[in-house]
Amino acid sequence: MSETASLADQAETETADLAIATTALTKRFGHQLAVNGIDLAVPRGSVFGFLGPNGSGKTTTIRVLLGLASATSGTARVLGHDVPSGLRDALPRVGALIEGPAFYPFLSGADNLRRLDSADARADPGTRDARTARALERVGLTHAARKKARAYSLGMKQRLGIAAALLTPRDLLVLDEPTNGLDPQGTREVRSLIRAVAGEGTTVFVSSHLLAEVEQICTHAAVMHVGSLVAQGSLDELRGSGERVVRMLTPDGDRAVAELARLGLGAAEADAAAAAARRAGPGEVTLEAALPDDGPAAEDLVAALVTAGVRVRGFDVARPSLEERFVALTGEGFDVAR
Ligand SMILES: Nc1ncnc2c1ncn2[C@@H]1O[C@H](COP(=O)(O)OP(=O)(O)OP(=O)(O)O)[C@@H](O)[C@H]1O
Repeated sequence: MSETASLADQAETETADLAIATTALTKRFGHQLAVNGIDLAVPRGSVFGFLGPNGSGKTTTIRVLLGLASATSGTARVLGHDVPSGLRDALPRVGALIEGPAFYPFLSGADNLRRLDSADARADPGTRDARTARALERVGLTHAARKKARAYSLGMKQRLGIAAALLTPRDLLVLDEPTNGLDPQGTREVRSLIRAVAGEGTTVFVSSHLLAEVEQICTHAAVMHVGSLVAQGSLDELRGSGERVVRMLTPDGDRAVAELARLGLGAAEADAAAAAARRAGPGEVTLEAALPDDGPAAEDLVAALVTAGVRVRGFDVARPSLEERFVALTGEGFDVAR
C-alpha cells in the first residue's frame, strides 16, 4: 500500500471515530467573523463541552452543524455524513435542543411530545404513545405527563425538551446551554440526565459558558474565544497542557531570583493580589517561575536554593487549574459558579 493511501485510510478511520468533525469551518455575518476556521474533533462516546463566553460563536457553530445556517467556508461532518449534503441521513440519529425548547403551553407535556412525534414522518403512529411514555420516563417526568406545559418549571421544560430530542434512539445529542436560567435543583437534574444519556452510549455535545459545569459532566472540551477554537482535547489533556509553575515564599528575594536564573528559570515577583493572598510577611516576597517539563526536579531546586543561602519559607510546583489555563488562553474569566 502506498504511503498516500495509508495516510488517507488513517484519516478515514480517525474521522469514523468522530461524531462531529469540522475543517476550517467559518461563518461570517457581513463583516463579522462569528466562527473563524475551526477544526473541531468530537470523539464518539464523549461528553464534549463546547465552552466559551457569550458571543464566542458556540450557537452559530451548532446551527451550522445542524443545517440551520450555512457555512461561509470550510467543511463539517456529523456522524460521518457531510454537512449539509448528507444531513438528511445524519439527522434522524441526532437529537438537538437549541435556544430553549418551544412548547404549546396549553397542551400537556405528553401531548406536546405526541405532537412533535407526529411531525416525524419515520415515526410509527402505532407506537407513539409508548414512545412518548418512554421519553417522559427517561427524563423523570412521568408524574407530570398530563400537566399543562405552562405549569412546568423551567427545569421541567428543559427536561421535556431533552425528552423531545430523545423520542427516537440517538447517536448524538446536541444541547445548547441546557442549564441556562435553571435553579440549582433544575441544573442538577439536567446534568444528571446528561450523564445518564451518555452512560447509554450517546455522544453528547453540550455548549456552556460555565467552566464548573464542563468539569463536572464532560470528558472532553473545546474552548472558543471570539470565534476561534483556542484549545480542545480530553479534560486530562487540557489540564496537563499548561506549563508548571514554581511558587515560593522567601525573605531573600534577590538571592532567590539570582539562583533560579542560574538554574535556567526566570523568576518574578507574583502580582500584588496573589502575593497578598499568600500572606507574605514583612520583607517576604512570593516569587513565581515557569518550570518547563524538562526542567529541574522540585527537590533539586529547593536543595540548590538552600545551598545558596536562600531561606525557603514556602515552595510548591503546580500545574495551572483548568480555570487558570482557560483564562490564560482567552484573556478573560469564565463563570465558575454552580
Ligand atoms: N444572525 C446573526 N446576524 C448577525 N450576527 C450574528 C447572528 N448570529 C450571531 N451573530 C453574532 O455572531 C457572534 C457569535 O454569536 P453566537 O450566538 O454564535 O455566540 P455564542 O457563543 O453562542 O454566545 P451566546 O451564548 O450568547 O449565544 C456574536 O457576535 C453575534 O452577535
